[in-house]
Amino acid sequence: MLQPDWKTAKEYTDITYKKSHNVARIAFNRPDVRNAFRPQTTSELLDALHDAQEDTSIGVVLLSAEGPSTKDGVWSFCSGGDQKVRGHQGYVGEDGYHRLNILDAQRLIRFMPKAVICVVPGWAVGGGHSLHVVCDMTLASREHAIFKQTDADVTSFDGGYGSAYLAKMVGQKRAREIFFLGRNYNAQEAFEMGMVNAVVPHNELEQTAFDWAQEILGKSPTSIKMLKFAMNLTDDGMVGQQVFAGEATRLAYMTDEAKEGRDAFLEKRAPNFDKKWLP
Ligand SMILES: CC(C)(COP(=O)(O)OP(=O)(O)OC[C@H]1O[C@@H](n2cnc3c(N)ncnc32)[C@H](O)[C@@H]1OP(=O)(O)O)[C@@H](O)C(=O)NCCC(=O)NCCSC(=O)c1cc(O)c2ccccc2c1O
Repeated sequence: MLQPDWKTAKEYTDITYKKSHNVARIAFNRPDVRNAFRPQTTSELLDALHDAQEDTSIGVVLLSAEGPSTKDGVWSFCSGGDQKVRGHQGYVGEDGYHRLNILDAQRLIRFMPKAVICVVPGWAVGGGHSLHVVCDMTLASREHAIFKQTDADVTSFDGGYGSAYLAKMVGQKRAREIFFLGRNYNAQEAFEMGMVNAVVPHNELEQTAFDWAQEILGKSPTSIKMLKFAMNLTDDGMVGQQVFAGEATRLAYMTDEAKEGRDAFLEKRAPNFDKKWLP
């Protein structure tokens, strides 16, 4: 079994960001507040996600969390927006602006041409729950993972992937129960509902995520990307079509036909397309 040899890719305050063997690991690092995100956290998360997307050596991203809490030993993935910095229009950072830009992070995860695996070592709550929903796959700690939606307790509502996409995953009745009742679900219950891929012993969670990443890395990068975008397409409307079609355009650019079209323009002549109209 290949062991990760994590090397810090960039130093941050609210997250850790490491790479090993073509895998990027981004982890929330505020375990004493159940890894709640404040604008600083979200800004760092966006920066790391951008880097992972741009780095052509990276094929899989693990979204995980450090822990446990130094105060009480409790494990968390993420407890959503930091309520202590919530202003009247959003979460307030040091620049004084009110932001809801965790939604930007959701979109980066969703549209990234690489697999993103959510690694849930403990609480996944509110906006943290929504993050796990939008990831391509979720692995959960058998002993410590707890899934919970508190949006309706704090007058918040993730009206996109966190709820509507969740309903596609677990069914309408279950999704409404998750949001309307805000109960706790353990890893096994979440697995049975269809929102978790595997329930893993806590001390094997990170290695399992790394193993799954290595398995994915053995596959065709083009296939993984096109499959992800194909599965997104029907739920993402015109943007889904745009993302999928963008990659189809890239494949078309790689043909001799496309090179002839470009060259003919640059050489100011009519293109001489090889007229192969495939059946
Ligand atoms: C997560 C919990 C269920 C854990 O309960 P537990 O009893 O184990 O722990 P404590 O409650 O004692 O917490 C320990 C410690 O952490 C602090 N803390 C925990 N969560 C947060 C938080 N979200 N913000 C700030 N601080 C938090 C807590 O205060 C304690 O600190 P001490 O100093 O007292 O030791 C439970 O903690 C819990 O229910 N947490 C709140 C969960 C929540 O409501 N999250 C916000 C949901 S809304 C959201 O996340 C959200 C954000 C967005 O940006 C959106 C944008 C656009 C659309 C929707 C969005 C959205 O829904």
